[in-house]
Formats: sequence, structure tokens, C-alpha cells
Amino acid sequence: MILDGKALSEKRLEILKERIEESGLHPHLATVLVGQDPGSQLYVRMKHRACERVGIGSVGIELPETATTQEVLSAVNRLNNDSEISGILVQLPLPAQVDTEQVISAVLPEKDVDGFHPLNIGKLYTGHPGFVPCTPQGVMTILSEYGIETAGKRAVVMGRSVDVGRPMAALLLNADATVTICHSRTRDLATVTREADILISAIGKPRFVTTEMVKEGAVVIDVGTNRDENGKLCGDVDFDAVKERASAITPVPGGVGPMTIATLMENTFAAARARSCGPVL
Ligand SMILES: Nc1nc(=O)c2c([nH]1)NC[C@@H]1CN(c3ccc(C(=O)N[C@@H](CCC(=O)O)C(=O)O)cc3)C=[N+]21
Repeated sequence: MILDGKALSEKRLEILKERIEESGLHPHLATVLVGQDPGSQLYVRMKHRACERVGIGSVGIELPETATTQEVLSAVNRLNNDSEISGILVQLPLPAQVDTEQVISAVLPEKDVDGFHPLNIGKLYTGHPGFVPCTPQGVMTILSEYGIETAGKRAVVMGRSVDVGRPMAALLLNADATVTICHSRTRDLATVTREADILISAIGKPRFVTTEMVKEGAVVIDVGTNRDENGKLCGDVDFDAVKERASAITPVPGGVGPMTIATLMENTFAAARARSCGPVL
């Protein structure tokens, strides 16, 4: 079975659009983009387009490649203090001279729709409600919408990044899976990954995950967004081969990526609701 993240994201955006309309609220998302990286510009444009679709207002702050930490911080502070703004997303990566940790920590936790603020990370790890990073939350939505059980299952997460691998493992643990995290120093990787009922790859290496690394009938979720030798978008998983062995698999494009953006929209609406009527998460 192909897990169609694109179709699922369309469905959820439609539902969200109606719920926003009914709410009478006017959620707004602010994005902060530093520099001119074409990839980052594209992602930010996609986020603004999604806002438009569902009836979320959007504001795009752009700062030059040479911006200092102080300049980024003052942009974030202005957005924190702007009562029109429900959610703030600082597009990552930031240029090297900017202190990313300091910038992320400056975003008000209740506007942190990316779920990257240390308070929200702490809440996720302790199993308390808060904003959850959009990509791993999007993966959980795919699993639940397709009726894929996690309780008692062996889940193996490949990759330990702060924005995907680590929160992915925390969410699976909160959903009662038995979770293993693998990384570049893991020994005998294939032996570990072959244990997985649910295998999640978030490593950023084109077609790294081959059939020998996958148990027959496993659910395979590909979070990779890589460019191959021909500049074509591809995942971490050798899709054509692995799809024959997996019971379910996400494609790239059209899998996890669109769900990331749909989740960002859902988080922004949740932020607006929380502001208007107390905590809703
Ligand atoms: N603060 C912050 N928050 C993020 O959520 C964030 C970020 N920074 N930096 C970059 C990564 C990457 N990311 C993606 C979003 C959508 C697709 C997506 O929709 N991909 C489409 C294809 C898009 C294309 O054609 O390139 C797909 O997989 O079908 C992919 C990747 C969010 N990120």
C-alpha cells in the first residue's frame, strides 16, 4: 500500500479551512526567512500558499544573509508582541553567524508552531501537551489515518536530528511503541532496522535504505528530501525495490512533505484558538 501523504494533506487542509471559517477567528502565521537560499525560499512560499488556501493570514519577514543574531531577535520580538500574529516560524537553517538556539528560544512558546522551543521539546519528552514539530507530527497523522497501530510495535527511527529524528522517537514512545534510534555510529545497522515493524528514515542520504534493511511486511516512512545525481527530488529509501517488501510505504515526493505543511497549518489554528479561549492543546 502506498501511503498518500499528498491526498491526506489535501483532505486535512479542506477540513481545516471549514473549521477556521466556523471559528470566526483570524489566525495569522509569520515566517522569518534569513538570506536567499532558493530551497528555503521555495519552502516558505509553499507555507504561505497553504495559509492562503485555508484562510490563515500570513506575513513574511525577510532579512539579508548578513543579518546578525540581534537583528533576527528583534524581528522575533516584534512578532511576539504583535497580537495579530498567532504563530511564528523561523525558517531553518539560519546563516552560521546567527545563534540559532538563542533565536528559537526567543519565540514565545505559545506562538512556537514549529515546536522547536525548549519548553515545547520538554513537554513532548515528558508526554505533556504542547506544540509538536510538524514533520514527525505529520508522520503520526499518516499512521493514525491509515489505521496503523503503534502500541506494542517495534519502531526504529534512523536519524537523531533535533527537528525530526528525536521528536519522532518521542512521539512513537508516547504512542506506546518500543523505540530504537539509529545513527551514523550505529553498529550492524541492518540487523537493527530489520527488527522494525515501523521503520522511519530521516537521514538525508538518497536511496540509502535497501530491501536488506527492511523486514517483510514492515511499514516504511521516508522523511528524506534529497536531490539525486540528476537533481531530482528523492527520499532516503530505494522506493521501487522496498515497496515490494513493505506492507505500506510513503513516496517522495507526495508522502511526508505535504503533511509537514498541513500540520503547520493545524498548529497555527491551534495557536489562534489557544489565544482566544485558553489552552486547547
Ligand atoms: N523552521 C522550519 N520548519 C520546517 O518545517 C522546515 C524548516 N524550517 N526548514 C526546512 C524543512 C523542510 N521542510 C519541508 C516542508 C515541505 C516539504 C514538501 O512539501 N515537499 C514536497 C515536494 C516539494 C518540492 O517539490 O520540492 C513533497 O515531498 O511532496 C518538504 C520539506 C520543512 N522544513
